[in-house]
Amino acid sequence: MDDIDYARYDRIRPIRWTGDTLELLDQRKLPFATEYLTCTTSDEVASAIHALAVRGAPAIGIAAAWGVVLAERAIDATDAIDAAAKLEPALQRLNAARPTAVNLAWALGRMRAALARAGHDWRDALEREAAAIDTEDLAANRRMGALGASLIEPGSGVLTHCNTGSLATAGFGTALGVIRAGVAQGRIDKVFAGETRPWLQGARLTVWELQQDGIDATLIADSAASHLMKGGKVQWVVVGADRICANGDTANKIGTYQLAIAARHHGVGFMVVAPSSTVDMATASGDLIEIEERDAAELHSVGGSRTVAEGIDAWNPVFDVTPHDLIDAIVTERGVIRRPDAASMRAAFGG
Ligand SMILES: CSC[C@H]1O[C@H](OP(=O)(O)O)[C@H](O)[C@@H]1O
Repeated sequence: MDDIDYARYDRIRPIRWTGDTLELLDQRKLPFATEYLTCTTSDEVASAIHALAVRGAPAIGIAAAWGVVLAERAIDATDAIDAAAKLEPALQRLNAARPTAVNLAWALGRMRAALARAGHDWRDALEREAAAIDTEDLAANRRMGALGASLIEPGSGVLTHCNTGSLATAGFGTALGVIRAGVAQGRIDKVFAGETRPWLQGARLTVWELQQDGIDATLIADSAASHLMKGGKVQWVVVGADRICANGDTANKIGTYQLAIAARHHGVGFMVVAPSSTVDMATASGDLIEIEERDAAELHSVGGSRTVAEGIDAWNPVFDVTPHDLIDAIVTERGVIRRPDAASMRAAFGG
């Protein structure tokens, strides 16, 4: 597919299945501490997803799938039908961990379907399905990296938002996979990353991930993005997604929408990169997506130090929706959709 040495990007593994437990790299501690949480129950996985110890749309789907395997280990059941009934409460608690990324519900749906197809080997069938979800995501990311990079002219500067790398997926990343491939192919000369307040996925995770690759990235304040684009240093904004609707409207980390507005104003390309597990053809448009709102306390402090006077209210939606008409390309492992709309999404994904 391309001449990229993928092994160099596989050092960061946020999700490790040991055969009996699930080890999650605690992303709340990065970049200054590399600590793994060891989950032995599905509820521990649900808590880790809710707390953003593991985060990133594909990664939370993968973690939830392994969480179902942990739940399977904890039950006795006479057959797959009995198991499905006994496991359902655990799957619903996993699904409730975060509302916006469709990958969570998608992965749990795959686990339910695997159980419905299974025979006497239903325990093995669940473990095989979780492993397949994991390995398919890595393959998808490598494919998307090549597809997205091919859209970027040599000598380009790119700006990315949040973290969409190995920490957010099974490896290599989505938008960050495009950036890795684009740098490797000499198409991208300059990478900028927004700090991505309030959780600082860009400042704490993305620039650290790229540093591990030996890729120089320049950190900018989120509020500097339009000024950067005005200066002509960026030809593409490349971002991930948490849910892509049937008309191409896309939910992603808060701040993405204003990047799309600024990109269109300044003639900068806007690329969304996400596996097909992020596409939700059952949701017609972005106004129907549930946007996760998190604790106001995440805005009152930075790095554990309070920065806001007591008694100040804060509104903390952690995703927003970019309308499809501000998106120049949606890249999935199935291909590139230019200027997405309901018709082109239907042609690519059916429904
Ligand atoms: C490939 S990760 C997709 C998506 O997930 C991130 O959100 P969070 O860090 O809150 O899990 C961000 O929106 C990424 O673009």
